[in-house]
Amino acid sequence: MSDTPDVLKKIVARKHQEVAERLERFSIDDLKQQIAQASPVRGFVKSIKKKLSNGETAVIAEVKKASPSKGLLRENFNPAEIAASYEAGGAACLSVLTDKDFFQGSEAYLKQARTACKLPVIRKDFIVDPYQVYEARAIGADCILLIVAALDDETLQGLYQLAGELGLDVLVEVHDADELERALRLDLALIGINNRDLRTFDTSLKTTVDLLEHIPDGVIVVSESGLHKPEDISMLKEHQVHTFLIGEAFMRCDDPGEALKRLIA
Ligand SMILES: O=P(O)(O)OC[C@@H](O)[C@@H](O)c1c[nH]c2ccccc12
Repeated sequence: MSDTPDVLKKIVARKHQEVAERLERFSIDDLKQQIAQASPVRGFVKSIKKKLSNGETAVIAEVKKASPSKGLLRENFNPAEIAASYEAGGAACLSVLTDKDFFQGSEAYLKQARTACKLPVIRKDFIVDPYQVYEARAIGADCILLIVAALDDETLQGLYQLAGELGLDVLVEVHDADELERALRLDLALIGINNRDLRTFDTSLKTTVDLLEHIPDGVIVVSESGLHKPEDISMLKEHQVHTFLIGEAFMRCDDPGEALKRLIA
């Protein structure tokens, strides 16, 4: 936590503020009432496992309008259309950015994307407080992201447990060996290795390769960020990684689902 990148510190501070604002308008009890009416979760991990057991590549395809490092990624941004295109292109799951201030995302985009297809969806945001876990389930997310670099051990564990109680799957994200060690104290199904260094915003696929040897069998590895070319995918497959989280490369194409098909062909 002490060497948390500055951007992440800034985002986390903003998230605590956002939660405080939201709590004033909508309580956790209100969220629980919404959850009682929410549609059943679609198994996120289950969908990935199904692809893998068929010997296929499992892609978590991201719906992302903009990013702090690259700015606007796409002019014609229609989450429902993009979701349908990803489903037709063979995605295992969707990832939808709901953070507004840094990624121009929204909860509405998640709802629109999920309604337009049958795929399970991860809420891509910076979750630092139980409120956001309830909120994720209430808006229809099937999985949440927990970023180890943004959380102390106790908070990480608490949020992980709450997600499980609400029926949500969790993608726990790490970027180095220390974070990985902390993540592995949880009984994980999925681990995300973010190839992007948040200090420089550079991506290196070596990040995934270097951490692989420390990951026990049975934990599904998701390589995240900076995947653009078929060679990126085939290199990681040689290392037995078959699950990928990809955003920018698809967002920059007119037909994101076709781009997905081409990348994993
Ligand atoms: O657009 P890319 O380089 O394909 O990356 C997708 C995804 O990995 C990236 O958006 C991401 C990974 N971890 C995050 C945490 C928060 C916000 C975004 C992210």
